[in-house]
Parts: sequence; C-alpha cells; structure tokens
Amino acid sequence: MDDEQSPTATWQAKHRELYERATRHPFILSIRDGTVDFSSFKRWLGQDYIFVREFVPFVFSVLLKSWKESEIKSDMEIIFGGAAALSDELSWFKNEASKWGVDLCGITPFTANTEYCRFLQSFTTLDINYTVAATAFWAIETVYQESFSFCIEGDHKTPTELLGTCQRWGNSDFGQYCKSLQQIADRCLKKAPADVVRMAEEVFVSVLEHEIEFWNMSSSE
Ligand SMILES: Cc1ncc(CO)c(N)n1
Repeated sequence: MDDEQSPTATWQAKHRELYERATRHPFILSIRDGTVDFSSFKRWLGQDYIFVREFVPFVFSVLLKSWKESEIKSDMEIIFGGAAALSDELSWFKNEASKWGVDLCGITPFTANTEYCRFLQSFTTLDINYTVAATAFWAIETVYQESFSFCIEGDHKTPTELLGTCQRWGNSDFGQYCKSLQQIADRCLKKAPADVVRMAEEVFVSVLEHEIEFWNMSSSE
C-alpha cells in the first residue's frame, strides 16, 4: 500500500504518541512480558464481553450504511464477515469466562466502558455517514489487532493461559481483515469532502482515547 496516499496511515503517523499509548499500553506490555495480573485480565474479560455486545449493533449499522452508500459490493461482504464473526466471539467470551470463573451475568460496566459504548451508539443514527463510521470501525478493530499481535510476536513471555486470547485478535487473518477495513476507509476518505475527513480524523482520535481508557480501566484496581 502506498502510505502517502493513505489518509488513515497519515493519521497513524500524525497521532503516533496517542496511537502507541493505545496499542502498546502497559496492560498489553504486562501480558507480553508475563507479569500481567490475572485479576486484571479477568476484569478486562468481563468488561470486554459487555463492550462486544454493544459492538454488535454498531457493526450492523456500518453494514447497513455500506449497503446504502457504497458502490463497491465487496465492502458489504467484508463488513458482513466481521458482523457474522461476532456470534462466535460472544460464545468465545462465555466459554473463556467460565474457564476463569468470571460470572458474566453479574458484571456492571465501569465508566470508561459505558462511555465507550455510548460513543458506539452515537454512530448508529442515520445522519452519521458511511465514511466516518467505517473509519471508526477500522480504528476499533486495528487497536486490538496491533495490541494482541504484539503479545505473540518476537520473544514474548505471554502466559500460556492468555495465548488463545492474543491469537483471537493477533492472528494474521484478523490482520488481513483489518487491512481490508483500512482500504475501505481510505477509499471513502479520498473522495470525501473536507468536513467529513475532519470529522473522521476526530473520530479516529476519540477511538484511541477510548481504547486507552478501556485498558486503564482493566489494569487498575
Ligand atoms: C474495547 C475493545 N476494542 C476493540 C475490540 C475489537 O473488537 C474489542 N473487542 N474491545
């Protein structure tokens, strides 16, 4: 991919510090170096289950926008692939939670989670256009991909019990899927008017901030 032509790659470079705080968070580094506190992991697991449940209507709203607004048929198929995988993902959370003794029914979302979920909900209205929603979708998935792939590459000391979790988002198929989402976002952004591009950049920054708060919430007592 030609980075100079990619608005999303430009933003990754422009907001590098924030981007690294989201994708190389101390919580992720602690998984990779094996010092992670398992009670933090369990907190993350329960909170992320709540998040993914809210992510379902968000992803379907992006799907609906792609069906209405995109001229490229493959967009809908890529997004539908992501949407369809969420059913399996929710089952994975339930299975993982029972392995760790986390009761998913008794979980109350923390503030950072509630705020992130409210942010997701704000995209489901029809006045948010496809370009902005697709940018948010790409950013949300990519933070997890870059974070968890880092835990399984190089000479990591990721605890065996956490390898499945890291592979779920860190595997190369998920990486390829994120690249497809990036191509969708870039193609839309290149022909979008300036105010839409500006809004998409703000959304990208907001996603990074929400992701950092989500990791903070998971790793703090
Ligand atoms: C907080 C958060 N961000 C991104 C993803 C990726 O789907 C997730 N599961 N949770």
